[in-house]
Amino acid sequence: MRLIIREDYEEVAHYIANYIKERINQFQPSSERPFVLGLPTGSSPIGVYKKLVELYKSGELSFQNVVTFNMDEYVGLPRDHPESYHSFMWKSLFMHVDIVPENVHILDGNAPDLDEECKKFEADIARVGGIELFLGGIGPDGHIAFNEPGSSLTSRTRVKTLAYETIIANARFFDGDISKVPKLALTVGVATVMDAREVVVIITGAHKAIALAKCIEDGVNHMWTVSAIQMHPKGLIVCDEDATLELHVKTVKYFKSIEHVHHSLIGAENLSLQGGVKQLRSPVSNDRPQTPFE
Ligand SMILES: N[C@@H]1[C@@H](O)[C@H](O)[C@@H](COP(=O)(O)O)O[C@@H]1O
Repeated sequence: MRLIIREDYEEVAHYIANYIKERINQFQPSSERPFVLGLPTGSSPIGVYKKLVELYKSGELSFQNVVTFNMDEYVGLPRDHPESYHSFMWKSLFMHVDIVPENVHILDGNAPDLDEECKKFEADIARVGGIELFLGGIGPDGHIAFNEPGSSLTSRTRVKTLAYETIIANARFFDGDISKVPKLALTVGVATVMDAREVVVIITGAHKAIALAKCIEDGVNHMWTVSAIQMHPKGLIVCDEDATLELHVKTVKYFKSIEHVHHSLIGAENLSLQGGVKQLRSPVSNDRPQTPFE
């Protein structure tokens, strides 16, 4: 697993947006072989989406052959409610880029049979060959998607009761009124996320510092479901300085030094601005492209 530390939220967003752009462009998606991208909601990815829109507008990125799957959706909230994840995704990203609407997959929290809806979602992911890159955010309690503490690390897409802490955290989107926050959601499981060929998690802010420490310094634990990333062959966490507040100084220095050594090995010309990633050839083997810090 790699940890990339950037100064603040803006720089984190910049890094991740460039990273996604590079991944999509390297993949050279086509209609027969689209790039399959998993996406989150919440305040964490807003900066990333803003920059992805800029990259689209400057002609550096197209979503024409990108298929998306969103992590979760509230149950019972009308699709056109301003706080539904459908509304959020269209407002924040989809309506500003050239994505084909049929390529967007967001769970329907008003489906007549919610279990069936979850099964269909998993089947849809399998049908397109799995997710290439799953971008995620976390809650202050370390949940990924709506996989609240205690969720099975082998969980798949399902109906989930929200933790009280999550309801409180999300009340800010519902006039601060806890009673207005839906109490159920449909969510991909931890295993659904970890099945992706690459997992990238955004963690910013001091309020997520404990979760980051639990996620990377302690063991894999269902009480901090994002810690499952430790078992992923290609996991990347991008955080800001504030989120490192609970990490050991040694941990922070360790991950920063890896990035530093890597930069010195490959030379600045191989890195795009702010640590964006280009495919690199391994000095020892030419058989596959390599990315920094793998
Ligand atoms: N289901 C979402 C998560 O996917 C998201 O990561 C989390 C954090 O939100 P924020 O990024 O606003 O802190 O909120 C909700 O619980």
